[in-house]
Amino acid sequence: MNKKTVRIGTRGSQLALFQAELTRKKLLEKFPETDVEIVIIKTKGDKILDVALSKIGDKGVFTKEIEKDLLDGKIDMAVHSLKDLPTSLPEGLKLGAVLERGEFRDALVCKDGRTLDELTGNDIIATSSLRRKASLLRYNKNFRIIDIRGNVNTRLRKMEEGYCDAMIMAATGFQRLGLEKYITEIIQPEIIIPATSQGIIAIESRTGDTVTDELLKGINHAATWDAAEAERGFLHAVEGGCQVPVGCYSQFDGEHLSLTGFVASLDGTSYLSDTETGSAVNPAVVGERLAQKLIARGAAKMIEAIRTS
Ligand SMILES: NCc1[nH]cc(CCC(=O)O)c1CC(=O)O
Repeated sequence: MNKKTVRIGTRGSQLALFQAELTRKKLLEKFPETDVEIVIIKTKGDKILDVALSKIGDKGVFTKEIEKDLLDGKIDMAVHSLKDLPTSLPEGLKLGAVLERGEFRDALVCKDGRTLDELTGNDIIATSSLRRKASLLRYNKNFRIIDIRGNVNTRLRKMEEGYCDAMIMAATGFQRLGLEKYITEIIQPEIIIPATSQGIIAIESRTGDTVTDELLKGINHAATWDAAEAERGFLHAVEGGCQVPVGCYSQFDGEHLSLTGFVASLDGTSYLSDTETGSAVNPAVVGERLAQKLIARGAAKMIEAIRTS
């Protein structure tokens, strides 16, 4: 009997490859009879390295080319960081599974080991994320914040060369690459609320591909799936992408789900945050209710003001 070959599409960055390898390992543990191949695909986000993501301006800069190959049947599934995956997927594709969530919070990486409360207006902090920028300015309006792009190693090199004094990154990115020794501090959500779905590895698949569905059912992590539903429900309802400072994180205590999210102006001077709790039976509804709460308090107007500025 021929072994079935499953092809996983991924970007070629070190982090993306780690995530694809982890998915491959999970598949092989559950389905030792399959052959799992990793196919590297270049995306627009990998080609344009000198522009902040918020300025490239379209959703899915890290996903579009991979999704095309998935739709064309060149690959069977695509592995992404869920936070890079827009809440509306192209016709014919769906979120097939998620792996167990890693660390969801952001981390401060400071070249001389200082923590966030030890940094001052004389320090340059690098991040290209509008969410991190607005949250940092809310914390200390004197911070000097500059854009940075490139993979984790490129960014570390830039910092060592004097481009900045510190930077904010997803903690999980450092941990997955074995670089946690560079993390100075895990930043609490009271200071920076993480990106929707941060720390979650997602596997996208074709609707109607029942063979792949069977495989993905075997590796999906149920509690992480609920968190993703709640957080993406929120993001979808506030219609925020990476052009708006927005974020949220969920916590479960058995049957209850608590979701905290925010929307802010670019300079962090307007900042709306709230928490919604509800039954974990329908997580997306809790996300939508949190969005409605913030919209009632003026979030939609805030987003509109950013879009038209
Ligand atoms: N926007 C880029 C991106 N997409 C996913 C991660 C980290 C991994 C994750 O959050 O799952 C990162 C880097 C970062 O934000 O520091």
